[in-house]
Amino acid sequence: MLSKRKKTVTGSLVLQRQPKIKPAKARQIIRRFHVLINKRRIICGVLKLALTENDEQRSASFINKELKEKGLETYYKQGWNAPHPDSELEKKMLQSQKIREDKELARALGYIMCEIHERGGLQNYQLASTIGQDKNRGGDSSKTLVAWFRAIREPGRRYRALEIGSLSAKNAISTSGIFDPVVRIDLNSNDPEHIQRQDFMDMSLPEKDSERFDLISCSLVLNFVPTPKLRGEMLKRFKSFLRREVNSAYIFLVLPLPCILNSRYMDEERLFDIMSYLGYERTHSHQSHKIIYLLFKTRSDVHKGVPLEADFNDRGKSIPIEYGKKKSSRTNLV
Ligand SMILES: C[S@@+](CC[C@H](N)C(=O)[O-])C[C@H]1O[C@@H](n2cnc3c(N)ncnc32)[C@H](O)[C@@H]1O
Repeated sequence: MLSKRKKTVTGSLVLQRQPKIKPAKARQIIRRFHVLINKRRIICGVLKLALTENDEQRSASFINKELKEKGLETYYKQGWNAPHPDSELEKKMLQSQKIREDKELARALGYIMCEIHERGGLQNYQLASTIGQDKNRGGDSSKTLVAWFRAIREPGRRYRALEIGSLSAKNAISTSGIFDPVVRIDLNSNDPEHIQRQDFMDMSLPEKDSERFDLISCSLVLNFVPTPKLRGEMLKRFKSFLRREVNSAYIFLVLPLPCILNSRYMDEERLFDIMSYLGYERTHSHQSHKIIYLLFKTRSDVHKGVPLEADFNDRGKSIPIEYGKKKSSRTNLV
């Protein structure tokens, strides 16, 4: 385990100074975590186990319960209790798509879940993700946002911000003085005092404009969402959280460059088509070596104050917005 954690006498965690992880190690941890959750998704699909994609704790208890009901608990425990790394289980996990026997799948699943929950997989992943934000690594994508926002803000106005996938309460969004409040959420908060543990997809919809936001920051999060359908749902959901009784509300979207440069299913034009269909126009864009930064604002020709469903069903049918699906379906979106 990379992270050093101490407990108080009551058992609650005492946050220690964040351990340093070298960038190469951080990349390795992130890659490994993605392998674990991808293989888990495959195995759960075959075993028909309900996986709550965005809630690790719930996934773990569902898996436990359902494997018990299927009589596979013993095999799951064998995998869980196996030494790490275990060459046989490692191979099984990597080739899980070829395995047919439920018992073997349950063992590989136990091995994966133990690494995620018991052996620091999830915790180290969260720590490793913060490395990209380290100032020595030129990180903190929100610096770009703040530089853009300084030029477009109306003097004296207070902007409410929602930061999805927040890793730090000390990044530029939080310290610029432009945004107040900054509501920070993440699936697995590494700082519960300042960052709420909350899946954006389950967050209650605001009922009044005063509860909505002037800005949603979604930096390096969309690429984390596992399926095209869910990525589309996330983009679509932004609208319910953005203020309607102001001239413009904004979305700051940051993606790894390969998501639009090297993808068979997505390019810049298609992303803009989707955003335009959803009612946004791009105001700013910047590409660095590895990342694209985009700022969108709500289009003034899109009427405000209309319920989400009506916005998207105004052609008499619901049109799925699937970010990352085949480009040939582009005509559906414009
Ligand atoms: C790579 S980290 C990025 C973080 C940071 N915003 C940045 O720009 O460096 C992605 C984060 O998004 C979070 N995340 C992914 N899907 C989410 C969701 N549906 N709701 C809240 N957080 C989510 C993950 O837990 C993870 O911490």
